[in-house]
Amino acid sequence: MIDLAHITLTFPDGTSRVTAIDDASLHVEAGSTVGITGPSGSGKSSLLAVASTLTTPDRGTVTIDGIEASGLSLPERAELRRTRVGLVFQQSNLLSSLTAFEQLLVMNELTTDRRRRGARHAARNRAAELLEAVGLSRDAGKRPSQLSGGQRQRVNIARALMHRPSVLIVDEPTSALDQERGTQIVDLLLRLTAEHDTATILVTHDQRILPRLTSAHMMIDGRLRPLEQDASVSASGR
Ligand SMILES: Nc1ncnc2c1ncn2[C@@H]1O[C@H](COP(=O)(O)OP(=O)(O)OP(=O)(O)O)[C@@H](O)[C@H]1O
Repeated sequence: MIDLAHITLTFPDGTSRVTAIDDASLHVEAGSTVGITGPSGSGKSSLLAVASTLTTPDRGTVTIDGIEASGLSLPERAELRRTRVGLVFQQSNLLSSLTAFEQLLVMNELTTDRRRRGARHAARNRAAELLEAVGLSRDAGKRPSQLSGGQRQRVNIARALMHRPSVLIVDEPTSALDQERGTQIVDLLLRLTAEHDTATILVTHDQRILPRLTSAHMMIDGRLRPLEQDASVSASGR
C-alpha cells in the first residue's frame, strides 16, 4: 500500500519557485494498478520521484506499508526504498555486459545480506522464477543487445520485482514499444501486480491503456484529478 497525502513540491525558478506538484493525494492498495496521465510538464515524473521517496516534498506525507517516509532519517528512507519500492523506467537501464539472469542477480547483491547462508541460492531461484513469469526463461543467457525492446522491458520488470517490493513505480513502460508489444507489457504489469500484490503506479501518455487499469488520474499543472473512481483506489486533488 502507498498513500500520498497533500503533496506539494516546488523547485527554484529564478527569483521565485515553480510548483511541480500542487496538493496532490493518491492512495493505492496492494494488487491495484493506478494510471497517471497528463500533459508534458504537468508534474507526473515529479510525483513518481516523491512516491518512490527519492524526492522529499515541501509539504505532505508519503506512507508505504504504514511507514511514513518523512519521519525517517536519510539512511532509513534509503532502506525503505531499497526494500519496499521497485522502479521500472521507460529506458530499461540494463547493464550491457550482463545476461538477463545476471541483471536480476545484481539487484539481489544490492538488496540482501550476502553473508546469509542460502541467500545466493534463493536469489538464483527467485531470478529464474521471475524470468519465467515474464516469459523469458529461454532468453536468460542473453545480453541486452540480443534482446528486443519488449524483452528488455520484461527483464526490467522482473528485476524491479526481485526484492519483493510492495510498491511498483512505472514510468512510461510502453513509450519505446509498438502498440502490440506495449499492450503485452501492460498485460504483464497488471498480472504481476495482482500476483505479487504490489501497489503499482504507472505514468503513461498512452490514453488507451487507462481503461484497463484499476483507476486512472489526470495531472494538470501539478494537480491530480481522478478520471474514474474505484472502490479499492481513491484519489483527490484540490
Ligand atoms: N529538477 C528540477 N528543477 C527545476 N524544475 C523542475 C525540476 N524537475 C521538474 N521541474 C519542473 O516541474 C514541472 C513538472 O515537471 P515533471 O518533469 O514532473 O513533468 P512531467 O509531467 O513528468 O513531464 P513529461 O511528461 O514531459 O515527462 C515542470 O514545470 C518542470 O519544468
